[in-house]
Amino acid sequence: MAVTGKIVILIVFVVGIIFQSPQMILRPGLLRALINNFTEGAFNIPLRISKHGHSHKSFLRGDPTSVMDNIPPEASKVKYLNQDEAIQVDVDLLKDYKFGVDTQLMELAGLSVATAVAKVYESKKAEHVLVVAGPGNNGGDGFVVARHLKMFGFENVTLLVARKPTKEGFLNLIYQAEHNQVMVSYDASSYRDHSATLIVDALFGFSFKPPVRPDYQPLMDILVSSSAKLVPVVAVDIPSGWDVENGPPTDDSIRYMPDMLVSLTAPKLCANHFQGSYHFLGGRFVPKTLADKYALNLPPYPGTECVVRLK
Ligand SMILES: NC(=O)C1=CN([C@@H]2O[C@H](COP(=O)(O)OP(=O)(O)OC[C@H]3O[C@@H](n4cnc5c(N)ncnc54)[C@H](OP(=O)(O)O)[C@@H]3O)[C@@H](O)[C@H]2O)[C@@H](O)CC1
Ligand SMILES: [K+]
Repeated sequence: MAVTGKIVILIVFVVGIIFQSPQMILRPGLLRALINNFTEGAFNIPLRISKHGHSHKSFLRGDPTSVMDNIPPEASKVKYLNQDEAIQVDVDLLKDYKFGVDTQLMELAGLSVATAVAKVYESKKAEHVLVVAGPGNNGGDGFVVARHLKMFGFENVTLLVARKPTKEGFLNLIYQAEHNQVMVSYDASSYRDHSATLIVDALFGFSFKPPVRPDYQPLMDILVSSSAKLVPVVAVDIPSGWDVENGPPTDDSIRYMPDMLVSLTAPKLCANHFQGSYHFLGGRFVPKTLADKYALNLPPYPGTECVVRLK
């Protein structure tokens, strides 16, 4: 198979020269991939069609700049945090590393989630995306995700906010989303039968303690029913309703499996139960000394990317 692949590539290369297609031959990524494939014998299928119907046009496995097709070997060694560790890392980042500048961490976290979403669900840019945002910092990440999705070309983004925040930083994030043409709503009941084809779950993060309180059930319903209808749900840090350490609940009214999970800082133990398609790590802001303190074993982020794929 590897030999056949090399022969095919060689023919394409020669034909490219004959027909003088300098753009094709000289594309740096392509050229580098060709060289990699010849030198390392790591030929992979050039065009992968994902289950969402779009193609990942690279075949750069082994190319450190490709997030979609490159899962670094170190990904298997990353530490999964328990709830206390997750909270303590947060405290350290804010206190020892002075990340307390209002919403600075949220901005970086939300940007990384939006980046991963844009890579995987590029084909949904013209469709309706619904971001469900909760009352804590996980919700704050959601405010940022919604804005960056607009920036990345998603045309129809709605931000459904569980509870109007009082803190100025949070209000500013909502304001910024609105002023980037994100539709903002506080009425969960009007999204019971929504038309969104992609959901971002920014309802609860690592401070969630079960059971879900009744006033949040309509928001959980949106996640659970969407997932049941095979509308992909992207979980920010923790799939809402899940126990941070033990994973999915037994109660059907709050249990769902996201299609994609973006762990922030480091995966939490519940990520061991993730059975969706894509697991990313985001938030390239953890100082090395902090990573060492908690033995996080973070995998290298490719190139200048703010996300790395774990699964
Ligand atoms: N490195 C990091 O640390 C980073 C952290 N970041 C992000 O912060 C997230 C953690 O944020 P967080 O600590 O604010 O908690 P989070 O889970 O959003 O929610 C707490 C809220 O939920 C509520 N609530 C709780 N249980 C409930 C229940 N059963 N039913 C109903 N409500 C319930 C609770 O209400 P309360 O109990 O206080 O009344 C409170 O209002 C983390 O997952 C990540 O996304 C990134 O931004 C940057 C890097
Ligand atoms: K979440």
